[in-house]
Amino acid sequence: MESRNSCWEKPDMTAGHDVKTGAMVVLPDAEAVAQHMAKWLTAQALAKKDGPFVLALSGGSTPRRLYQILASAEYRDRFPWAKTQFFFGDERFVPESDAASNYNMVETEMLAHVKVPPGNVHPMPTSGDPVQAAAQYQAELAAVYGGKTLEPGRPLFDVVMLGLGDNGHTASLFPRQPVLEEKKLWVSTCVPDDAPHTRLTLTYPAIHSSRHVVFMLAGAGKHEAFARVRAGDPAEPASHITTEGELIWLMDKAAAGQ
Ligand SMILES: O=C1O[C@H](COP(=O)(O)O)[C@@H](O)[C@H](O)[C@H]1O
Repeated sequence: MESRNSCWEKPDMTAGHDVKTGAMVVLPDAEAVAQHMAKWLTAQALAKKDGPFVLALSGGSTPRRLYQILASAEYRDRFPWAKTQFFFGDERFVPESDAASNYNMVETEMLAHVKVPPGNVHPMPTSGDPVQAAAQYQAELAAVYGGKTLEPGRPLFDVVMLGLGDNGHTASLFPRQPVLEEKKLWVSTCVPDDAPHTRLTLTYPAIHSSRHVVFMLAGAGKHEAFARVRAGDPAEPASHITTEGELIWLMDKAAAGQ
């Protein structure tokens, strides 16, 4: 993030589990979180010199305001849209026109309003067989990565954006699901037992292959799940997120429990 000033503190991530110690940024409210992320993301994208800026977007309600800000007059002409490859961290297996579609939300709030080359936008396929769709998306990622095997030191993503569901899921890595054991595939299916829709999701190894992972949290509704992850609860999928780069928790005071 911008600087390690007073809004930064080292998180108290309990040792002995798989959460890599990251940076924790606590801001007054959800608007400040979205504004901070817009500024930081734009700076990261502009700073990328060698090759495309590869971004995995999150869905759900939390990043909606961020996408509106990036499409606003302040950022529309500053963000390097043509240099950025937009992937999705997860998707509900519904048509793109469905209100539950993460792509639909991002398209409506941001992509429809900016000059992004159509070939730079990579929605997860959501028709036919979900397993084949996951394989198809992995091939699309591999084409941009320039290889079918993830190499340590050569991250797939510049930034992976993540949210945190009230039940502890992140991307579409839901508690108790087989996808949590996936060690090879980059993209897999997940059929949650406590949420609607079959999902496609990036797996732990794909998320790990990143320069930055940023969790964005806002609202008191996130606090219990965050507290469990912070305490290292191994049942929380977000507790096992790692990156070969920098892990950042960006949240408002309510989510932090302050
Ligand atoms: O189902 C999903 O939920 C998470 C969290 O969403 P939020 O609405 O609680 O912010 C989101 O990160 C993910 O992309 C989405 O598919």
